[in-house]
Amino acid sequence: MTGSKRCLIAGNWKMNGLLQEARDFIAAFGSNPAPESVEIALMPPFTLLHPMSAQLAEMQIELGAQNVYYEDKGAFTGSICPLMLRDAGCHYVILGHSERRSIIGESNAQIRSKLNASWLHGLEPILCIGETLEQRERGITNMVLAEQLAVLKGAPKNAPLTIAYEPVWAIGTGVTATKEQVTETHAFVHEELTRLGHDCRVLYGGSVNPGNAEELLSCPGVEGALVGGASLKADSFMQIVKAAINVAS
Ligand SMILES: O=C[C@H](O)COP(=O)(O)O
Repeated sequence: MTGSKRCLIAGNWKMNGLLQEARDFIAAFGSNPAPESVEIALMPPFTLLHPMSAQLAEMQIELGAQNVYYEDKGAFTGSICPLMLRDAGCHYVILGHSERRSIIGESNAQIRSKLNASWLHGLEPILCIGETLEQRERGITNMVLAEQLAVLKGAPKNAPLTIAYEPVWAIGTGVTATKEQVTETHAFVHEELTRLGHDCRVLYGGSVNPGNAEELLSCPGVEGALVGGASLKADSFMQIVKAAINVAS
């Protein structure tokens, strides 16, 4: 953890979670007092934002969404706008997740529009970047990350922003990047952000679990984690939060 930026442990539930599961999660997680040194956030599916909002706020857990559309309102069937996310109590929105880039075909231009719309309505984007295994093996990881970060060119310098570096080959695979890979890549991401005029938190994501969290969070330049699978169970998510508390102390 570098500087005075508070470590963030964010749970991305992806397309998982029914109402009863959300209730069970809150009941199990709620008995733990909110730590001072670590910020916690949850990104459930859209259908659970309103139902979870009040209780998460009481537990001092920030709420976030997994995507947003860039128009304010109108005939955009199936889309959710930034104001709707604010209305549901969201502080964060994940943008540019590799699953949206690869499955939905989301482009950097669309991601930039979503960044602008999020900032306009007071949301803090968590911008995801990451290389595929093929790109890493070809030695073009930094080039790919620089291209993805280029969506920040010309963006307001003081706009709230968190970056999540998620090597695509480590997402949901049980394979994590080595400490060396994480340290080296986070150093590059921080350098690139400085060049673009942004001093923001950089999270690591990709198969973070209770067994590897402390090691990953201890790497220089890692200021939190974006957790997928291991955030679905209150117990494993809390263990990751505890690992972050240990690293922060
Ligand atoms: O947004 C979260 C990441 O895609 C990581 O997912 P994972 O922890 O299941 O590998």
